[in-house]
Amino acid sequence: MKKIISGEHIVKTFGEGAERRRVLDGVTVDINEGEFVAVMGPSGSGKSTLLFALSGTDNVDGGKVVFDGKDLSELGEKELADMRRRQMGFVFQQPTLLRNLNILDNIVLPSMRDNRKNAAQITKKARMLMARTGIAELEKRDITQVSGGQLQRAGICRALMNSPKIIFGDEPTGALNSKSGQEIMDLLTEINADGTAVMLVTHDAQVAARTERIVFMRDGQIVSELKLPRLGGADLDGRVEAVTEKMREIGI
Ligand SMILES: Nc1ncnc2c1ncn2[C@@H]1O[C@H](COP(=O)(O)OP(=O)(O)OP(=O)(O)O)[C@@H](O)[C@H]1O
Repeated sequence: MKKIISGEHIVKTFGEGAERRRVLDGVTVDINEGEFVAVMGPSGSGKSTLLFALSGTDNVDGGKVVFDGKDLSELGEKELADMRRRQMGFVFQQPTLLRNLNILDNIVLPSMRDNRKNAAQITKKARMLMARTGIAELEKRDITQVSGGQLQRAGICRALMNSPKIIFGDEPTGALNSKSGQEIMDLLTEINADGTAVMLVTHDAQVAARTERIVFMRDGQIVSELKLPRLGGADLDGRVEAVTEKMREIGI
């Protein structure tokens, strides 16, 4: 299996003087191409910080992150920004879409900024993704005129515009009701089945149970891992049970 990300002994500190804290305390973790990984752990254990470190959103204070063979600390600001834009997609709890643009314009905006000449192709791709994610009829709607689940689908379309190698999701279902949350997970599972790696931070055992590897954090360190077979449709309940059992075991 080829690694897409390799994090080696990552250290991240916040604060100064007596307040200084190691939020990531020597984390070593790899993500393979096409893998589906969840990160779980108590609040404040460093899950989001790890996601930001692995995606080059934040720099690290020790150790290194290698993405697609490149040490992120050796890239210039522009190179890093290009790599993030071209190869990574981001889905957050609340998609950061602009209020004065409709759904379609929000989805195409980052790609248009990148490459205005291909406007027709970009719009075609956005429409294809919107059809695939079930929001084709909403393209002219303002972002205040759609549901939370539909908004998250739009966020996923935007994240997929550049056909990234990996989608990073920080609690992508956290703001949704359980039905919409499940639909979003169905979508991410499909995207992963097509070969895109997915790394999710989640508190939800139902979400984590759909992935194939769960990394458990505590106090800035990885304390355990759970591997599951790739989800083949059946026995989600058994998987959720395995995740909750593990959470109990390590006291989350
Ligand atoms: N920019 C920052 N400045 C100072 N402290 C920070 C910063 N970002 C995160 N922290 C601190 O680092 C610790 C880990 O934060 P992080 O958001 O990674 O935790 P988490 O496991 O994702 O938590 P949650 O599940 O609550 O989202 C927390 O104590 C947090 O307050």
